[in-house]
Amino acid sequence: MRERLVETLRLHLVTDSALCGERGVLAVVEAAVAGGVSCVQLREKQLETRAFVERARALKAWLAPRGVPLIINDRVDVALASGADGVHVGQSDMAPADVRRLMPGALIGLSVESLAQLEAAEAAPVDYYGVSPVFSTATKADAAPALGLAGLAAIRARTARPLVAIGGIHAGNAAAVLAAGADGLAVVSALCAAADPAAAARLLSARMG
Ligand SMILES: Cc1ncc(COP(=O)(O)OP(=O)(O)O)c(N)n1
Ligand SMILES: Cc1nc(C(=O)O)sc1CCOP(=O)(O)O
Ligand SMILES: [Mg+2]
Repeated sequence: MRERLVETLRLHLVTDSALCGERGVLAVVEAAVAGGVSCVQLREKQLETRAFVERARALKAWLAPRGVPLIINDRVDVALASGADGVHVGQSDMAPADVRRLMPGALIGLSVESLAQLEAAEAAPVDYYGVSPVFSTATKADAAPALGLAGLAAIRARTARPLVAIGGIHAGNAAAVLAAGADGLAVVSALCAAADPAAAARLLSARMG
Protein backbone atom coordinates (compact mmCIF):
# COMPACT_ATOMS: atom_id res chain seq x y z
CA MET A 1 0.00 0.00 0.00
CA ARG A 2 2.71 2.50 1.06
CA GLU A 3 4.97 1.29 -1.77
CA ARG A 4 2.24 1.93 -4.34
CA LEU A 5 1.61 5.41 -2.92
CA VAL A 6 5.32 6.23 -2.99
CA GLU A 7 5.52 5.06 -6.61
CA THR A 8 2.63 7.37 -7.44
CA LEU A 9 4.24 10.34 -5.72
CA ARG A 10 7.72 9.73 -7.11
CA LEU A 11 7.84 12.55 -9.67
CA HIS A 12 5.18 15.13 -9.00
CA LEU A 13 4.60 17.96 -11.50
CA VAL A 14 3.08 21.08 -9.92
CA THR A 15 1.75 23.31 -12.68
CA ASP A 16 2.31 27.01 -13.19
CA SER A 17 0.37 28.39 -16.14
CA ALA A 18 2.59 31.48 -16.48
CA LEU A 19 5.69 29.29 -16.80
CA CYS A 20 3.91 26.95 -19.26
CA GLY A 21 3.32 30.02 -21.44
CA GLU A 22 1.62 29.82 -24.81
CA ARG A 23 2.01 26.05 -24.95
CA GLY A 24 -0.68 25.84 -22.26
CA VAL A 25 -0.85 23.69 -19.15
CA LEU A 26 -2.33 20.62 -20.85
CA ALA A 27 0.42 20.43 -23.49
CA VAL A 28 3.13 20.71 -20.81
CA VAL A 29 1.41 18.04 -18.69
CA GLU A 30 1.16 15.70 -21.68
CA ALA A 31 4.86 16.09 -22.46
CA ALA A 32 5.93 15.74 -18.81
CA VAL A 33 3.88 12.57 -18.36
CA ALA A 34 5.40 11.15 -21.55
CA GLY A 35 8.78 11.82 -19.92
CA GLY A 36 7.93 10.02 -16.67
CA VAL A 37 5.89 12.28 -14.35
CA SER A 38 3.83 10.04 -12.05
CA CYS A 39 1.46 12.58 -10.46
CA VAL A 40 0.14 16.03 -11.45
CA GLN A 41 -0.93 18.83 -9.13
CA LEU A 42 -2.97 21.58 -10.80
CA ARG A 43 -2.02 24.84 -9.07
CA GLU A 44 -3.91 27.91 -10.25
CA LYS A 45 -3.71 31.03 -8.11
CA GLN A 46 -5.32 33.48 -10.57
CA LEU A 47 -7.85 31.49 -12.55
CA GLU A 48 -11.56 32.08 -11.96
CA THR A 49 -13.42 29.14 -10.47
CA ARG A 50 -15.31 28.06 -13.59
CA ALA A 51 -12.18 28.05 -15.73
CA PHE A 52 -10.28 26.24 -12.96
CA VAL A 53 -12.90 23.45 -12.93
CA GLU A 54 -12.85 23.20 -16.73
CA ARG A 55 -9.05 22.94 -16.79
CA ALA A 56 -9.15 20.32 -14.03
CA ARG A 57 -11.75 18.27 -15.95
CA ALA A 58 -9.69 18.41 -19.12
CA LEU A 59 -6.58 17.27 -17.26
CA LYS A 60 -8.48 14.52 -15.44
CA ALA A 61 -9.91 13.22 -18.74
CA TRP A 62 -6.41 13.01 -20.22
CA LEU A 63 -4.65 11.63 -17.11
CA ALA A 64 -7.17 9.01 -15.94
CA PRO A 65 -6.69 6.52 -18.82
CA ARG A 66 -2.94 6.78 -18.27
CA GLY A 67 -3.23 5.95 -14.57
CA VAL A 68 -1.75 9.27 -13.44
CA PRO A 69 -3.57 10.90 -10.49
CA LEU A 70 -4.68 14.53 -10.53
CA ILE A 71 -4.31 16.53 -7.33
CA ILE A 72 -5.83 20.00 -6.96
CA ASN A 73 -3.93 22.68 -5.08
CA ASP A 74 -5.91 24.35 -2.27
CA ARG A 75 -9.44 23.99 -3.69
CA VAL A 76 -11.63 21.15 -2.45
CA ASP A 77 -14.61 22.52 -4.39
CA VAL A 78 -12.64 22.30 -7.66
CA ALA A 79 -11.45 18.79 -6.79
CA LEU A 80 -15.00 17.63 -6.11
CA ALA A 81 -16.46 19.25 -9.22
CA SER A 82 -13.78 17.84 -11.51
CA GLY A 83 -13.55 14.33 -10.04
CA ALA A 84 -9.89 14.82 -9.16
CA ASP A 85 -8.04 12.21 -7.11
CA GLY A 86 -6.79 14.45 -4.35
CA VAL A 87 -6.10 17.82 -2.81
CA HIS A 88 -2.89 19.45 -1.58
CA VAL A 89 -3.33 21.90 1.28
CA GLY A 90 -0.95 24.16 3.13
CA GLN A 91 -0.88 25.32 6.72
CA SER A 92 -3.47 28.08 6.16
CA ASP A 93 -5.70 26.17 3.73
CA MET A 94 -8.63 23.95 4.71
CA ALA A 95 -7.62 21.57 7.52
CA PRO A 96 -6.92 17.99 6.38
CA ALA A 97 -9.70 16.62 8.65
CA ASP A 98 -12.22 18.82 6.87
CA VAL A 99 -10.86 17.80 3.46
CA ARG A 100 -11.19 14.15 4.53
CA ARG A 101 -14.81 14.64 5.62
CA LEU A 102 -15.65 16.15 2.23
CA MET A 103 -13.55 13.71 0.18
CA PRO A 104 -13.23 10.46 2.16
CA GLY A 105 -11.30 8.58 -0.53
CA ALA A 106 -9.05 11.39 -1.67
CA LEU A 107 -5.28 11.53 -1.66
CA ILE A 108 -4.52 14.37 0.78
CA GLY A 109 -1.20 16.17 0.92
CA LEU A 110 -0.19 18.71 3.56
CA SER A 111 2.75 21.12 3.42
CA VAL A 112 5.12 21.02 6.40
CA GLU A 113 7.74 23.72 6.74
CA SER A 114 9.23 22.86 10.15
CA LEU A 115 9.52 20.10 12.75
CA ALA A 116 6.88 21.85 14.86
CA GLN A 117 4.39 21.72 11.99
CA LEU A 118 5.24 18.06 11.45
CA GLU A 119 4.55 17.19 15.12
CA ALA A 120 1.19 18.92 14.90
CA ALA A 121 0.30 17.15 11.66
CA GLU A 122 1.04 13.57 12.65
CA ALA A 123 -2.47 12.97 14.01
CA ALA A 124 -4.14 14.49 10.95
CA PRO A 125 -5.64 12.31 8.20
CA VAL A 126 -2.91 12.99 5.65
CA ASP A 127 -1.45 10.65 2.99
CA TYR A 128 1.80 12.50 2.35
CA TYR A 129 3.68 15.62 3.37
CA GLY A 130 5.04 18.26 1.03
CA VAL A 131 8.33 19.20 2.71
CA SER A 132 8.72 22.81 1.77
CA PRO A 133 10.82 24.47 0.59
CA VAL A 134 13.99 22.38 0.56
CA PHE A 135 15.90 25.05 -1.39
CA SER A 136 15.04 28.68 -2.00
CA THR A 137 12.88 29.26 -5.04
CA ALA A 138 11.67 32.20 -7.09
CA THR A 139 8.51 30.31 -8.07
CA LYS A 140 6.62 30.90 -4.79
CA ALA A 141 6.96 34.42 -3.43
CA ASP A 142 5.62 33.58 0.05
CA ALA A 143 7.61 30.38 0.61
CA ALA A 144 9.01 29.76 4.11
CA PRO A 145 12.79 29.84 4.71
CA ALA A 146 14.61 26.96 3.01
CA LEU A 147 15.02 23.81 5.13
CA GLY A 148 18.08 22.56 3.32
CA LEU A 149 18.98 18.89 3.06
CA ALA A 150 19.62 18.75 6.82
CA GLY A 151 16.13 20.09 7.56
CA LEU A 152 14.61 17.50 5.23
CA ALA A 153 16.64 14.73 6.92
CA ALA A 154 15.44 15.89 10.36
CA ILE A 155 11.81 15.65 9.20
CA ARG A 156 12.52 12.22 7.66
CA ALA A 157 13.79 11.00 11.03
CA ARG A 158 10.48 11.91 12.74
CA THR A 159 7.83 10.43 10.44
CA ALA A 160 7.08 7.26 8.50
CA ARG A 161 4.69 9.08 6.17
CA PRO A 162 5.73 9.61 2.54
CA LEU A 163 7.63 12.85 1.99
CA VAL A 164 7.45 14.83 -1.25
CA ALA A 165 10.20 17.45 -1.35
CA ILE A 166 9.54 20.76 -3.11
CA GLY A 167 11.39 24.01 -3.74
CA GLY A 168 14.36 24.55 -6.04
CA ILE A 169 14.57 20.92 -7.16
CA HIS A 170 16.05 20.03 -10.56
CA ALA A 171 18.01 17.24 -12.21
CA GLY A 172 21.25 18.49 -10.65
CA ASN A 173 20.13 18.06 -7.02
CA ALA A 174 17.42 15.35 -7.34
CA ALA A 175 19.64 12.48 -6.18
CA ALA A 176 20.83 14.43 -3.11
CA VAL A 177 17.24 15.25 -2.11
CA LEU A 178 16.27 11.57 -2.32
CA ALA A 179 19.38 10.60 -0.36
CA ALA A 180 18.33 13.03 2.39
CA GLY A 181 15.09 11.09 2.82
CA ALA A 182 12.49 12.25 0.31
CA ASP A 183 10.27 9.59 -1.23
CA GLY A 184 9.29 11.81 -4.13
CA LEU A 185 10.14 15.11 -5.76
CA ALA A 186 7.75 17.92 -6.70
CA VAL A 187 8.91 20.36 -9.34
CA VAL A 188 7.49 23.44 -11.00
CA SER A 189 10.04 25.44 -13.01
CA ALA A 190 12.31 22.50 -13.87
CA LEU A 191 9.43 21.16 -15.97
CA CYS A 192 7.02 24.03 -16.70
CA ALA A 193 9.77 26.41 -17.82
CA ALA A 194 11.74 23.76 -19.72
CA ALA A 195 12.00 24.18 -23.49
CA ASP A 196 11.34 20.44 -23.78
CA PRO A 197 9.33 19.24 -20.75
CA ALA A 198 9.39 15.60 -21.93
CA ALA A 199 13.19 15.60 -22.10
CA ALA A 200 13.40 17.44 -18.76
CA ALA A 201 11.16 14.82 -17.11
CA ARG A 202 13.21 11.99 -18.62
CA LEU A 203 16.41 13.53 -17.25
CA LEU A 204 14.90 14.01 -13.79
CA SER A 205 13.62 10.41 -13.79
CA ALA A 206 17.03 9.13 -14.84
CA ARG A 207 18.75 11.08 -12.07
CA MET A 208 16.29 9.65 -9.54
CA GLY A 209 17.61 6.17 -10.19
C1 LIG B 1 3.90 18.84 -2.99
C2 LIG B 1 3.63 20.22 -2.50
N1 LIG B 1 4.22 20.63 -1.37
C3 LIG B 1 3.99 21.89 -0.90
C4 LIG B 1 3.14 22.73 -1.58
C5 LIG B 1 2.85 24.11 -1.07
O1 LIG B 1 1.51 24.21 -0.65
P1 LIG B 1 1.03 25.53 0.14
O2 LIG B 1 1.90 25.65 1.33
O3 LIG B 1 -0.42 25.43 0.36
O4 LIG B 1 1.35 26.69 -0.88
P2 LIG B 1 0.63 26.94 -2.28
O5 LIG B 1 1.10 25.89 -3.24
O6 LIG B 1 -0.84 26.86 -2.07
O7 LIG B 1 1.09 28.30 -2.67
C6 LIG B 1 2.55 22.26 -2.75
N2 LIG B 1 1.70 23.02 -3.47
N3 LIG B 1 2.80 20.99 -3.19
C1 LIG C 1 4.42 25.40 -5.06
C2 LIG C 1 5.55 25.58 -4.12
N1 LIG C 1 5.40 25.43 -2.77
C3 LIG C 1 6.52 25.67 -2.12
C4 LIG C 1 6.63 25.67 -0.65
O1 LIG C 1 7.72 25.94 -0.15
O2 LIG C 1 5.62 25.39 -0.04
S1 LIG C 1 7.82 26.07 -3.09
C5 LIG C 1 6.84 25.92 -4.45
C6 LIG C 1 7.33 26.18 -5.83
C7 LIG C 1 8.49 25.31 -6.21
O3 LIG C 1 8.86 25.71 -7.48
P1 LIG C 1 10.23 25.31 -8.13
O4 LIG C 1 10.19 23.84 -8.39
O5 LIG C 1 10.21 26.10 -9.44
O6 LIG C 1 11.31 25.75 -7.23
MG1 LIG D 1 -2.02 26.18 -0.49
